[in-house]
Amino acid sequence: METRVVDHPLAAALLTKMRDERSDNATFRSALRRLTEMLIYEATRDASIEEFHVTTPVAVTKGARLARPPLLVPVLRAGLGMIEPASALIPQSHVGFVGVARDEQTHQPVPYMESLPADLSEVPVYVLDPMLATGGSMVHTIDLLVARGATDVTAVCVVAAPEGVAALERSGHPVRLITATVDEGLNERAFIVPGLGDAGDRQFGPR
Ligand SMILES: O=P(O)(O)OC[C@H]1O[C@H](OP(=O)(O)OP(=O)(O)O)[C@H](O)[C@@H]1O
Ligand SMILES: O=c1cc[nH]c(=O)[nH]1
Ligand SMILES: [Mg+2]
Repeated sequence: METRVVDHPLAAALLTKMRDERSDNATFRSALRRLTEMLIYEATRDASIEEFHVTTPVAVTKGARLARPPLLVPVLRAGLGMIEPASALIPQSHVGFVGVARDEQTHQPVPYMESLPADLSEVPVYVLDPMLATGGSMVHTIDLLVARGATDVTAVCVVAAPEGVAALERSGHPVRLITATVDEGLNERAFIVPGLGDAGDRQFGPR
């Protein structure tokens, strides 16, 4: 599985803002929005394009657009904060939704919602979730996508744990990972260390 870490000074500064426990909800959401733009920029670097003619005020020249409009899939709740910047960068994208909440005792994903197109066989899919911890929530989401025929899936995360990267690899699914960092690992509560805490709570408050 390909894992690409977006290693850029501006991304590192935004990640630091998100990690800082003093950042309030609004500051956290704002940094996530801007960092998501960078992650999506990298995630779409190899996307196929189609060329067409465009007329400038001076001449006709070659233009380009994405050959296949993608589906963006935020994993609720925390992925919601990544939707607006991702869809602003890819205005022709569609959006599907998956809701999963981790059980705090077992750390297993508990699905509560899905709203996805039936056929994803020709569709590049970008799954948006800031946190890849045990990987359970992401693997569940990709299970749903693969069951609908998806073969081109990119997980777009802010912080990944090595355990989550290994879980994605073990899943055998056709997925690649774009992340701003791969952190040290998980603690006894399956939180990422050093991480940034609970990405859902830090955007929206406790549930
Ligand atoms: O890799 P995992 O061990 O499955 O953990 C990662 C999941 O945990 C967080 O969601 P959470 O369950 O806290 O729900 P929330 O977004 O509603 O806060 C996060 O946004 C991921 O979806
Ligand atoms: O560190 C973690 C782990 C799971 N979910 C989060 O939001 N943060
Ligand atoms: Mg949470």
